[in-house]
Amino acid sequence: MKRAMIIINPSSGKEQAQEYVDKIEQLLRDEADYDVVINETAKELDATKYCASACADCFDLVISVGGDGTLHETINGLLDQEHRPLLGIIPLGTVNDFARALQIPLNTDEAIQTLLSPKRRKVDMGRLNDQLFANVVAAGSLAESLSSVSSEDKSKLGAFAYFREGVKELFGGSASPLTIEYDGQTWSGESPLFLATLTNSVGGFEQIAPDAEVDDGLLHGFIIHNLNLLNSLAVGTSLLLGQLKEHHEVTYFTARQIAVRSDEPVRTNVDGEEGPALPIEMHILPEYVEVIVPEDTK
Ligand SMILES: Nc1ncnc2c1ncn2[C@@H]1O[C@H](COP(=O)(O)OP(=O)(O)OP(=O)(O)O)[C@@H](O)[C@H]1O
Repeated sequence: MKRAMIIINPSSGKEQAQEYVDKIEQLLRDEADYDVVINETAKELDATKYCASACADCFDLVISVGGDGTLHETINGLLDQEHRPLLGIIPLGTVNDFARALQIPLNTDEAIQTLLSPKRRKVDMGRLNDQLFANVVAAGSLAESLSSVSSEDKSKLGAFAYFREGVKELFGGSASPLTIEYDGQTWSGESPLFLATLTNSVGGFEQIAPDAEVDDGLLHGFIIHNLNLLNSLAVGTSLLLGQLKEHHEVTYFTARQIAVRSDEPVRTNVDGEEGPALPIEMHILPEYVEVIVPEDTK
């Protein structure tokens, strides 16, 4: 019999996670013939531990039920594993960038039905130092402010909370000296924010990197230059309209490998959670994880 592990963060989103687990279990048992194990997370890194155990025990399917934080921790259980189970995603967070990028419905009941889809997509992961990321790495003072958005604010305001924090920081105008090396090229200068994204959706805005495909084998880099107030507004608009890479205060590139360092202490944000301080190195792991996607996606 096939075996599935549900990894659920009971505190995710609007705290409705538990009520969906019975539905998922029933669906997988009755309509897909799975033996189902349920693991609730209680603290940081539990999802990584559970997913790693599913790999070691050769489970067929792992389902992450929670926000981007839970998904990030779940995929990290796949790192360096010989057997990597199929991944199912039930987005219960406020932003859900990875689900957006894969066109997994944000409506929970619809997302649950998607688990029966026969369609799979092999998607890229990024490796940053000793961890995986599914979506985005941000470095710079703006990245630090994104990490400081409270859970309360996220639940109340969703993606807008991130944007508000970001704009607040840009208006403050603080920038850090960054050196960014990508596939043999180097950029050096002052920047409030560097983004390396795998997917089109960042912070709930699906148009930040419209060219980024989950399986294009590339990291998409955006270096935001020093900004004054007017530029900030223009970048904000570009960000909403999907023209960020064309903005004259933005350097855009694609690469397989990126290293970022600074002479000053600069923190990062990885998949929406606080990440390591610079220096960092990242590279792409093409088609690293196979994910269940809706049948009607391309
Ligand atoms: N039982 C728990 N109670 C509180 N926090 C938990 C629990 N289990 C896991 N966590 C932590 O909660 C963090 C945030 O989870 P997650 O991102 O899934 O939810 P969210 O904050 O509602 O979603 P989003 O990040 O999209 O707003 C995870 O990084 C994880 O370490």
